[in-house]
Amino acid sequence: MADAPLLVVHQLKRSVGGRTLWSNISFEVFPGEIWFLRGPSGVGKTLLLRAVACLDPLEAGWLKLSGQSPSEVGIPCWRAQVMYVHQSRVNFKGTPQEFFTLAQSFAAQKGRPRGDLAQLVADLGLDAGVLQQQWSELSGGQAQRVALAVSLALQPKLLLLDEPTSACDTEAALKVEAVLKRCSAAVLWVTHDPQQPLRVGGRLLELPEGNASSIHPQQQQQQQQQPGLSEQSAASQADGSAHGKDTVTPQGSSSSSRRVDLAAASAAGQGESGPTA
Ligand SMILES: Nc1ncnc2c1ncn2[C@@H]1O[C@H](COP(=O)(O)OP(=O)(O)OP(=O)(O)O)[C@@H](O)[C@H]1O
Repeated sequence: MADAPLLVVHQLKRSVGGRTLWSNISFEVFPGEIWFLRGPSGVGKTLLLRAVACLDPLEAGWLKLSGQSPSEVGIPCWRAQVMYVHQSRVNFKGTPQEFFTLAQSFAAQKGRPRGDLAQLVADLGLDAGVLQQQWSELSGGQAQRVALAVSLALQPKLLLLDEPTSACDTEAALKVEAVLKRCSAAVLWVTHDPQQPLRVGGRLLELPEGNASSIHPQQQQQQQQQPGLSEQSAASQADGSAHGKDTVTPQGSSSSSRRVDLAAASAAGQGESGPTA
């Protein structure tokens, strides 16, 4: 039996200062999938992550996690399962270890599974000592990876990552990518690096400049009827060579097109390479 979607995003809308940033945003994320969220600076990627994390109220549309709305799940439990990792440094007076201990004490975290924080820190290329340093003393790249390690150790079902490698050097970024590739959570990942989706594999959600209501379900259906087209479009977008509504592939709800290995597709010089998970 095909998996049910983990997250359903239905016709979300967001305006700021009377200007609609995006509307009619609909897509589904299945367990374990990686989605890259791309678009020009200021288009509203962070605000979309915040909406999915239930950090901002929804202007229109609805969300469901494993078939339940935020009010059914309860906002603290939603946020325990749908974890947003900020672009900016964690604002916490204390060490990452203290932060992790505090987070585990929250009622919504009780009884939930835990990952091995020390191992995650090592896998991300950091010394174990960073867990005992003050957040404020960590470098930007260290702070970014430690925040990711803590979030992964809390084992959310969905990770919302806002440019998680923006402060990392190439070596550190590759380590982050490797860890995220094998994590069990689904990931919605904002990136400005056109090569990152090609290296990691996954699906693309492109927010075009202006009003992202140009994401039409009908176009997505047409793309899915032509094997390889949506994947090819995604690969060319990831390469920075195509833009615009014709190449948007946000609604990958059919199981056959769910997980696309963009790296393999690119290497093979063709669109479809089959599922990787
Ligand atoms: N709390 C807020 N109140 C009013 N406007 C906001 C608020 N937060 C963001 N904005 C505006 O909404 C727009 C989208 O912001 P957002 O941070 O989501 O963009 P982004 O696509 O993530 O950009 P970047 O790639 O530069 O991080 C911007 O014009 C920003 O100035």
